[in-house]
Parts: sequence; structure tokens; C-alpha cells
Amino acid sequence: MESLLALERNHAVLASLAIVLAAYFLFSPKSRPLPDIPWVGKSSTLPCADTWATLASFINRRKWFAEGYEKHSRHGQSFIVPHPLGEKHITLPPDKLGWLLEQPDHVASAADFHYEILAGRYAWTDSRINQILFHEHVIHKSITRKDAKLLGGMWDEIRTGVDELWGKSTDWRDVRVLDSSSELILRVVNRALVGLPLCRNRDYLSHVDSFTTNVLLCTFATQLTPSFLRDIVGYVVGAPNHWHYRRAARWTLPVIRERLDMFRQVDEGSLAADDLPEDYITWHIALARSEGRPDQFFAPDFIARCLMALEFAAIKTPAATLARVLLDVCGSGPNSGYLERLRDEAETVYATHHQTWSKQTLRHMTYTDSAIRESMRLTSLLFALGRKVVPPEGVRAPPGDETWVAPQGSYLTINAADRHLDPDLYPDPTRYDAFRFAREAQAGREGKEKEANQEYLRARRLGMTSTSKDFLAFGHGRHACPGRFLVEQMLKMLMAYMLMHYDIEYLPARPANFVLGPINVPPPGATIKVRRRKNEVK
Ligand code: HEM
Repeated sequence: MESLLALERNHAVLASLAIVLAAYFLFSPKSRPLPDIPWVGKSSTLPCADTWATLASFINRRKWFAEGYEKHSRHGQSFIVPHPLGEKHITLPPDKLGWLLEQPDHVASAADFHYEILAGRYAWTDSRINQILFHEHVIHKSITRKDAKLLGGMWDEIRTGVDELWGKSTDWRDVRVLDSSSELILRVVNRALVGLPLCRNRDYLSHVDSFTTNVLLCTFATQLTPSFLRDIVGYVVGAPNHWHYRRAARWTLPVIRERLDMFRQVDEGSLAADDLPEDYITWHIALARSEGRPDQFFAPDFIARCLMALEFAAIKTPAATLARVLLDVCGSGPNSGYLERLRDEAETVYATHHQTWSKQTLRHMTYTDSAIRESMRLTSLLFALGRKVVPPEGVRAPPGDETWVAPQGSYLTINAADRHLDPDLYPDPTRYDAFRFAREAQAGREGKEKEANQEYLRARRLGMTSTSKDFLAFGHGRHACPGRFLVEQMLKMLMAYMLMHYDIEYLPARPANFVLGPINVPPPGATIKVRRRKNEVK
């Protein structure tokens, strides 16, 4: 009897699966004709092969990109990789990066690509934010100019945050690396975006954190859903973000209103402009005023929503990066001597520069810089840089041997992850070699007597914020991540504080990342042992 019931249940499951697949074939929008160039990930020319490849692409994308890089990119050829959203990646060889990045946004759009793959339509709570993108503009315009003023606040947050999370006991204790990195970044980034006291307000931070996590959930849920169901799934999974936004806004809206009032006082002369706090809210209002933007840009709700959209970019990637650096360094074992070298650098630079951090001081932390850049090279969070084709007539291939036309809606991409693992560029590419970039910069420096200028430029090119066609972790060109200068300062100061004040134990081996399809993140359960140093630097 039981086996009959089980059989019936299996039939019901199979029948439902068949209905979903049939609906998928029937109702999926028919793709526009793609150029006749090689595919990776599609093994036959049968009509259903395209659909199968699209379904399988969630899991296989990284593998297929790597395969395409070896087979085609290295030989200067473009190829096609399926994408779960149904649109296809036309992946260009690395020497066409310059051409791709020069395309105007109305031809190959960075924003359309970012917001589509990040489920912007469902997860960002307000479509105006995606269209206007003022928060991105604010970061591009403001962050590099203001960062010197931010350092003091971020250092204060780092000290308080690390002391609270890692404790002050001189006994060894286990720390979960990803959890503690995420909590620290959440606080330090928010010190820069909204300042005190909000950056320590648990209720506010928990809604910001849940919002950003839900963006990822929404991204993956929509990628795993056939297109005819995508709107339903997207809006359902994205729905909690409206609630998280409203709960977070209960804290931000009063601060924003107060700030608008402070600007009025500055106009009236009753407050000095220097007394305005240095954070996203001030940058947003100041830029909107200086550009003569309409009233909408000053609406507290608009500012709060821009802030929330920015939180995703500003939190998730730096948190994963900090966790990766800690695991890569500790996982290299005691023979590497990495922890000692990095601690020595932090103590020396901090002492030599009168125990204060500045943009210039942090530039002297070349080993730390190299250790972070090397982690970012080894595991690319965003494995392809992309743009979405906008014009109805599509986009013609870059000048050269190829003559294809990429149809409207397709993605033009450049493979970043495998570029970073190319042995012709990076010898022994799968090894974490923390001081790889520092050594190269040093080699450049030794040629200084001859070509002082070139040496300087070379060292700058190898710094963690510099981007090139061979280092794409922050993108490249006019859309390269504007937050990377903040990331540099934040991560260097975090590493310095941790090493100056804590003993950290090496791990027997680097714990493997959690990898599932496009996801490649530090293992959530991995721990390191830390204890407060008895003779810590004050
Ligand atoms: C380790 C940390 C980070 C990494 C690896 C990272 C990486 C990236 C990448 C790859 C892009 C896309 C570039 C392109 O398509 O050409 C990007 C864009 C962007 N990032 Fe970051 N990012 C990080 C941290 C941050 C932070 C802290 C902020 C804000 C404070 C930020 C704000 C942005 C913005 C606004 C854009 C869009 C820029 C545009 O399209 O013009 N990012 N980031």
C-alpha cells in the first residue's frame, strides 16, 4: 500500500515537472537571433539544447566561462555562454575590453546589466532609483574627495567594533571569520554612510543587513526560475525588502530631515559648513544642490532609498573580501611568515606616521595592499564584467576579424575570473602568494634611478585600487567601482588594528570556499583563533 502511495506521489511530481517544462518551452520569450559564433555549454543544435543549456547555466557558468577562456578568449575569439535569465553572454576576448568600456551607456549599458543580474526590478523597492542612479553619481563625485575626513571616524569604529567582537581576553578564542567580517564591515561602512549613532543602532543595522542579503536571495531565486514565473517569484522574494526599507527608514528619515535643516542653517549663516557631518547624506544633498537638481532629489524618502540601494554594493563585497584575506593569510601556514610581516608593517607605518592614519600613510602599507589585491585576484566575486546591449538594431562587433551583431538585450561580457588565473600573466596562478604585487612593485622601485617616473607609475598600477585589463576585480574604465578607495582604507585599517592588537593563529590549511554555481564565497563556518596581545601597540 505504502509503495503504491509512493509511486503515485512520484507520478504527481513527474507530471508537475513535465507541466512546468512544457510551460517553459511554450511561454518563454523567444530569443532574438544570436550571432553565428562558437557556444560553450550547448552540446547540440537541437531546438531544446538552447533551453537545457540555459537551465543548466546556473550551476555550470563558472566552468563554462573557464572553458571558453581556454578555447576562445586566449585566441582572440568571442564566444557565447548561456545565462539563466535567458539572455546570453557574448564573451569578448580580453583585448576588446577597451572597446567595450568605451561604448556609451545608451549602446552598452553598465547599469542595465548590473540591475538586471542583481534583480533590481524586484529587490530595490523603487524603480526610480535604478533609472536615476543618483547614489552612484554621488559616490563617483564625492568619495575620493572626502575620504581623508572619513578616516578618523572609520578608525574609531574599527577599534570599537573589533574590541567588541573579538573581545579583550588574552585567552585564545574562536572567531567565525565570515560573521565577524560581515558585522565589522556593516558598522564601518555605515560610519561612512550615515555616521554615529546610526552605525551602531542594532535595529537599523539588522534591517540594512537583511535588505542586502535579500537582494542576493532575490538574484538567485529569479535566476533559477523560468521566465514565465519570474515576475511572481521575484516580487514574492523581493517583498520583504519593502518592509526592511520602511523599518530602516524609520531611523534614517529623521536624520535626513535634520540634515536638510542644517543645510538651511548654513545658508542663513547660523552654522558653519565645516560642522556638517561627513557622510553619504551630506554628500547627496550637497551634490544635488550644486547641480541644481529638482525638488525630488531632496525628498527625504528619495535620499533614504538611494542610501539603501548603495548599502548592497558597499557591504556584501567588502565583507566577503575581508573574510577571504584573513583566511588566505592564516591558511598559508606559519612558514609563509605572512602574519608577522603584515603586523610588522602595520606597527612600523603607524609609529612612523605619529599614530594617525591618512590617505598617504595608508599608501605605505604595500604588503597589506598586496595581500588584499592577491586575495581579490585569486577569487573574483563578480566573475564577468558586463554591459547590456541597448539599441534595437543591436551592436556590431569591435573592429577586427569578427563581424557578428549582438542583438538587443544580450550581454557583452569580459571574463575577469579566468583572466586573473591566466598563467601567462600570473605565474603559479592558483597559489595565494600574498606579496606577489609588492615584489613586482619593489622590482619596479629598484629601477628607480633610471626611470623615476615610470617606476612611480608602475607601483601605482600595482596598488589595490588600480584597475587594468589584467586586474578587473573592481571593473575598469568609467564605471570602475568608485567605492574602491573606501575599501582600500577600510580593509587596511582593519587588518592593521587586528594585527597590532591580537595574536592570530595560522590554520593548518586554507578552508575551501563555499562554491555553488555562480556563488563562490568564504566558508560560512570557518573560524580562526585570536587572543588579545599582552604587549599590544596602544
Ligand atoms: C571589495 C569591495 C568591492 C568590490 C570587489 C567591488 C566591485 C565592483 C565592480 C566589479 C563593479 C562593476 C564595475 C563595472 O561594471 O565596470 C562595481 C561597481 C560599483 N561599486 Fe563596487 N565594489 C566594492 C565595494 C564598493 C563600495 C564599498 C561601494 C560604495 C561605497 C561601491 C560602490 C559601487 C558603485 C556605486 C558601483 C557602480 C559604478 C558605476 O556603474 O558607475 N563598491 N563595484
